[in-house]
Amino acid sequence: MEGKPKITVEGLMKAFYKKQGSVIALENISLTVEEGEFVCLVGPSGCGKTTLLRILAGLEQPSVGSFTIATERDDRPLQSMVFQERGVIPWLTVRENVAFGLKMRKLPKAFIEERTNFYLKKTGLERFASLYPKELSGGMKQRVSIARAFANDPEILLMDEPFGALDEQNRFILQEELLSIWAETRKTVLFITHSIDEALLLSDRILLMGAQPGKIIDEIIIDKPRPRKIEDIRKDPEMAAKFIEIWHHLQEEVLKSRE
Ligand SMILES: Nc1ncnc2c1ncn2[C@@H]1O[C@H](COP(=O)(O)OP(=O)(O)OP(=O)(O)O)[C@@H](O)[C@H]1O
Repeated sequence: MEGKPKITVEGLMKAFYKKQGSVIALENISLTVEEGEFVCLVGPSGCGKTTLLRILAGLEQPSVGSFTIATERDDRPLQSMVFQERGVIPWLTVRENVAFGLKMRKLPKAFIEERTNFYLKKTGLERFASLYPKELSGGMKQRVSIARAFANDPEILLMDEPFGALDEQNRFILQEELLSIWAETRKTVLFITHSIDEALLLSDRILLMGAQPGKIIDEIIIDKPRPRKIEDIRKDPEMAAKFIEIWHHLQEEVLKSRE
């Protein structure tokens, strides 16, 4: 590794205790994400991806182990999270949603307006700024979540299948939009996806997780130059080979988890 470590996870284990017994969701996870790196987590359903993200977001406590997020500035939030759904506040307009985090931090009005306008424009939401979430399509709602997350200017971004509920065309469009915003900000991103294509398009590095209890069992470096387009990924023989490699891994892990 060459860059500065931004997220460092050491020996993380997470157990959930239920009436029927305990579930080990994560087992001895250690990883580093470098400053400005885009890392995707790919693994079979139930392998603990969301649990790992929730721990990094401070929403869940690890049972064993620790993590650090290197901070650059004290006035920044540590992390912003983007979910598949429920990411927007229904009673706020698009503009108010994007400005929400900045307002909570009581930043100067002019600054909030400038940042909000900037990200409304970047995500193509300017025309819809005064609408409420119920008036938006699924793709537009996800744009609002992404605009809000970037406007917050957090140390790191945690994304949990943000495009999981979208149709394929919308997915491709939003993936490329996300890459374009990311290229300008170079935020450190940890992104969960079930889509191998999505991971190949977005990542600098893909971490493959094994079936329950979740652990990281391999990493795949994607050193294709940026900016990337889905067409480039689809027609590149090297990417096709990586697709198959990841697919075989997932197949194996899903079979294991069913045994
Ligand atoms: N709050 C909780 N209480 C009890 N068990 C939980 C809790 N959250 C997660 N688990 C269990 O931990 C394991 C990992 O769940 P998690 O949601 O992190 O997996 P995942 O890889 O994100 O799954 P998916 O890809 O299906 O979203 C599962 O067995 C799940 O049932």
